[in-house]
Amino acid sequence: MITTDRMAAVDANAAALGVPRKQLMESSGNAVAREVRAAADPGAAVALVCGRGNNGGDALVAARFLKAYDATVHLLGRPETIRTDIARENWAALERAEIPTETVTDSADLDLGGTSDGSPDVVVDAMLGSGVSGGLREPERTAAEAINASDATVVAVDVPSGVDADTGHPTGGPDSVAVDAGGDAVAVNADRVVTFHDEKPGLSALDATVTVADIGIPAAAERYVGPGDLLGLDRDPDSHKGDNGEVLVVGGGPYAGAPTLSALAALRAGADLVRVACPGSVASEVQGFSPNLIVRPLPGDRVGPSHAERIASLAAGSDVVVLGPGLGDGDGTEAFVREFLTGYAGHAVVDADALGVVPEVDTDADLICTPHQGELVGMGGATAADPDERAELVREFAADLGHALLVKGAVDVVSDGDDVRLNRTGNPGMTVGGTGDVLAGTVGALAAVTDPFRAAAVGAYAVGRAGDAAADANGTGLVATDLPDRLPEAMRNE
Ligand SMILES: NC(=O)C1=CN([C@@H]2O[C@H](COP(=O)(O)OP(=O)(O)OC[C@H]3O[C@@H](n4cnc5c(N)ncnc54)[C@H](O)[C@@H]3O)[C@@H](O)[C@H]2O)[C@H](O)CC1
Ligand SMILES: [K+]
Repeated sequence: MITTDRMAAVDANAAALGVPRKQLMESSGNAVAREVRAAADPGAAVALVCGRGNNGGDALVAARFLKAYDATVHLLGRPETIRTDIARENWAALERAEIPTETVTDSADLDLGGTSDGSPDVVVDAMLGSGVSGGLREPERTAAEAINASDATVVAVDVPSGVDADTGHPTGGPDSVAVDAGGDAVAVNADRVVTFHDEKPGLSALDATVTVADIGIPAAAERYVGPGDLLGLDRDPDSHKGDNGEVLVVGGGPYAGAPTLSALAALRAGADLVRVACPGSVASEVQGFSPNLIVRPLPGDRVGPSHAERIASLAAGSDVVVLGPGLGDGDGTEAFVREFLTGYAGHAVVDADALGVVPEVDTDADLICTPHQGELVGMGGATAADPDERAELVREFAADLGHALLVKGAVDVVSDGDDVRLNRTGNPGMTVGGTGDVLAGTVGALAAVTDPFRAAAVGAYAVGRAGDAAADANGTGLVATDLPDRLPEAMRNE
């Protein structure tokens, strides 16, 4: 089962793996033609009704695979307005090949052709797929009514046009009825749906036979975090200060650099406001690193249980707490972490010396734990040499803990106890001190704007990519301070 958003991510990841969308479209079109063959014998009249996006493009490809049929392509709109290069290229290929095409500029003129009673044997609905938004507009709306009125077997490409693949409801439910002055939502009523790669949540609710076609998306496009996972994290242009994340880093004492690296990474990963709660003994040192940081000094030279209340109140004003960088393993550290987490019910990234407390603490918080393999074992988890076996062990341990895990390694493993994702960005130069602090801060910033699993997966990917860029510049001489400034580039979804 795959949602529309996840499908878009996987599709982009496939392209990054060297399987471009045009190649996938060729497979999709082939699968559509196969579905038509299953619905009608050679010689049957087939009307392919195509929109101007890639859903239409799939049917433009299918037309080339239907030589044994009396097939006609109906393009809704002028060819110059086809929206994607790959669909346009497939349209041009049809024209040059002299495959019958027709452009429909007014859908009232749509003539599906076919037998004497006015219906073809098969209509392929390739008007709109996953790119639909809102209720059907013209010319698709009238065309959908014409398709529904015909006696043909209707084969929908990917999803019946006007149906939300995630819910099975017509697009433009309550929200867009207001926009759509035409009134009730209209959607194609399909007999068969040929959908791609995986089942979609909304299709099982339909009264249609659903076929899932493998279009050649490699399993790695789902298994490994890729540039597609960065999609949809863009800022709302109307957002205000704080809307894009307020992060509280709690750490420092024996170290001043670690909490600073986390905080700077959180800022570069997109957080609006980053506060650092650290012992007064290192507060001015932390502040001295950057005027972008808001430092909240705590009395003394170590974070301890006496600070739990103050930190709880700072945490209440933040979206995410990053707990651990540079805290050290002094006497009071564990007691503080235990006391804080017991009373906390928000989101937190837990790293370094704070990790040991997680398995035994009773908390309502949603945690993302970022251990390396040694720390994982210290927490009671297990590891293995084989990556698949390791991934399953991490998943089981995350399920036991009830928290998300990001287990660092040459290949990082991320799990929320349910899904597992692997990350293979990064390089051996990143074993240098401080990169873990950068990762914790990055994941913290992301956890303010997306779910814990995705925050961990994208954080690992982005920091690894920043590390790869730093290694290009500095080789194995890279240092952790090379990473934060490279995060914005690493988080571009290309
Ligand atoms: N890996 C894959 O997922 C692949 C999918 N393929 C097919 O591509 C479509 C999605 O294509 P896309 O171009 O993103 O969108 P659509 O064709 O669904 O829509 C395009 C276009 O339509 C306009 N539009 C949006 N909403 C409405 C509306 N309510 N009324 C009228 N017009 C509307 C808008 O301008 C959009 O840009 C997917 O379903 C698959 O069929 C490829 O085969 C590659 C692999
Ligand atoms: K469709």
